[in-house]
Amino acid sequence: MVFNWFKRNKGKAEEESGDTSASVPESQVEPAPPTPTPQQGESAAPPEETPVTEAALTPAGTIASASDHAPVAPSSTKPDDDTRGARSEADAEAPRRGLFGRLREGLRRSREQISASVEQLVLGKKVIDDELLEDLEAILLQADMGVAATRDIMDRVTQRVRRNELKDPAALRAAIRQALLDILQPRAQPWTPAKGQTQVLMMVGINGAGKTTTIGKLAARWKAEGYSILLGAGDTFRAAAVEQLTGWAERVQVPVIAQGAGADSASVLYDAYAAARARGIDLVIADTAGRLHTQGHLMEELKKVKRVLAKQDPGAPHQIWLVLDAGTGQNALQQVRQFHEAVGLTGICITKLDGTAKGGVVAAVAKALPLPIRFIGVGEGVEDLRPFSAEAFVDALVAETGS
Ligand SMILES: Nc1nc2c(ncn2[C@@H]2O[C@H](COP(=O)(O)OP(=O)(O)OP(=O)(O)O)[C@@H](O)[C@H]2O)c(=O)[nH]1
Repeated sequence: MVFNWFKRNKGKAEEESGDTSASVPESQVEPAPPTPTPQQGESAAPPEETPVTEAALTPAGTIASASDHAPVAPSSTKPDDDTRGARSEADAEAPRRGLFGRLREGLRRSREQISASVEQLVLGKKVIDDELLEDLEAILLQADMGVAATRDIMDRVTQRVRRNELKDPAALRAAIRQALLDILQPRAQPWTPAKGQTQVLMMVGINGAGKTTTIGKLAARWKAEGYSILLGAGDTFRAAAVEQLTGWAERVQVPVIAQGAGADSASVLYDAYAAARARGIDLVIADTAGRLHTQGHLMEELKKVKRVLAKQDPGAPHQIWLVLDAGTGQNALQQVRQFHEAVGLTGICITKLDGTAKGGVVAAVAKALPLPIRFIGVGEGVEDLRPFSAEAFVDALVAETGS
């Protein structure tokens, strides 16, 4: 019967059920960020005491410093290597390849993992029997769909087999497609800024997940759609992170509020929000330092940023999105749960789907918690950050490999 694979591969099931010590994901990038000194974390001047001056908000495209702290990145500063996404040649190719083509290309490795295996599985088979279903289950788990999503898909497929709705193995692909769609559709909830309300979107996540890059891409998208945007350089641990964000601000031609590395993140973001409110800017996109979901003191710092922003408006930050690197596989589920518990997420962005065969993790995340999946990243170009569409995603993931 189905789910024998689970019994044989108990370790994997334990991994998802919360035992993170079970294995290390393929491309897990989780170096610990520098630990803040107590001074950095708590004893900086309270944000309220930091005056927000006109100088804090410079004309679009220049780099602002919100205080007397060492200013960073003059406007002539070239973006460092981390901003290579900002100047990716892939951008220029976007119109030629077409948006769906880019999504398909981005998901190529994951599609090959799933579709090629399913094709292989049904080749020459006449009936859908238990053995075939068990092999299908293994394919879904290997594509990093996780235990819950795999179980859900298998239940749906098995029921259809029992009802004689799937006459032959070739019909399996369509059945998987439909089951995946049923899981993902409720999570596809697009979000766009509201004009004239000065909202704050705070981005959180572990180191290197793609927060800063995603912020740059979102700023480009929403600026092009006519929203006024301000970036808040709240990742004050790494000087390079501030430069990376200011590089994006230059490119996208939006203002940025930044202080020197080591400044109090809450203070910088408080200033950014105050400046944006004073100017009637639609949206502040707030960068934060990468941190492991397991580092309690750094999670506390995120809560502090949230508290401090709420002093200006109890509704702020209005959105808190977790950025996940798809390559982290099932570890992403722990990140979702722990960041959500700490700060209350309102959305998820899944990046680097182009660099992994673990695209199935999107389904695993969708089953972990009922949180909206806002955007997915399938490459380094601005056009490669796409609002999450369940239909387009599933079509690109579960397709004939030759098509
Ligand atoms: N291929 C690919 N690369 C991406 C994607 N999104 C981000 N990246 C790259 O991932 C790397 C890390 O991204 P960052 O934006 O610096 O990550 P971060 O979360 O801000 O990192 P910290 O500041 O260390 O917390 C950069 O080289 C990005 O260009 C994506 O969707 N696809």
